[in-house]
Amino acid sequence: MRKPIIAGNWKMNKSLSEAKSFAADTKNNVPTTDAVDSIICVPFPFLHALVEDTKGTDLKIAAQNMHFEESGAFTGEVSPAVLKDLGVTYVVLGHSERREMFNETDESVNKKAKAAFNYDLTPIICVGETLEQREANQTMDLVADQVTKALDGLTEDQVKQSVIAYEPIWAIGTGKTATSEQANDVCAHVRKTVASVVSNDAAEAVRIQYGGSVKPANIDELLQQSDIDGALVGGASLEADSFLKLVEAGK
Ligand SMILES: O=C[C@H](O)COP(=O)(O)O
Repeated sequence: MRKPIIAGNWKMNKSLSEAKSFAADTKNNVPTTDAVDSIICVPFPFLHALVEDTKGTDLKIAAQNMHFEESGAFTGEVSPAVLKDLGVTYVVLGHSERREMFNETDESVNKKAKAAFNYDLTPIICVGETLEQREANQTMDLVADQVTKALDGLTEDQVKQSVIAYEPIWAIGTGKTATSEQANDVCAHVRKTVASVVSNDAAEAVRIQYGGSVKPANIDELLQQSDIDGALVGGASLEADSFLKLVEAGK
């Protein structure tokens, strides 16, 4: 049985005081980590304060990106070593916004996934197709290719610990959710891909999230699907009440 994992991705939103107030309102009200992993993925400048504010609670703090090198001349970047040192536990890799606007590639996502494990960070690896690709019936091939490239060279154990987020780009921030059946079909294909490139055991263990206009009103139906183990949520994770409803649904 895979443990549900609900992650709120704040993207480039909130001030530090808003972030701290969100953490204060939610950290003691999320389900225990025995039942659900409850995570917020926050901008880099908030990581230190929020890790400190949530210590000893079941609310975990994630970064939204990182570099794959440990240190060096990479102006403006943040290393996995720094994330580990800060007490961060998860990192989002290859979000479509980073692929589209910041030159993230399958190759850099793969390097980052390997680096994450070198620093005990759990990667949340994002994959998903554009509307044009869906309409051209390329979704399954594209997603399988993204998954295969992201996981290349990881050990079976590392793949078992990984989280893969399937986010159809056309459903992000648009209010258009994939139907739960459409979402599950692609998540099942992701799992089948993991079985074929790694192993059946890895496919059984890997957790697969759906992302794209998830909200309290539709999360139950999505989580009832056979291959959806959680959600990566943007807009509906920004308010404490809404985030708490989402993590409750994971129970
Ligand atoms: O990382 C989260 C996704 O991009 C989904 O965003 P959304 O829930 O605002 O559609």
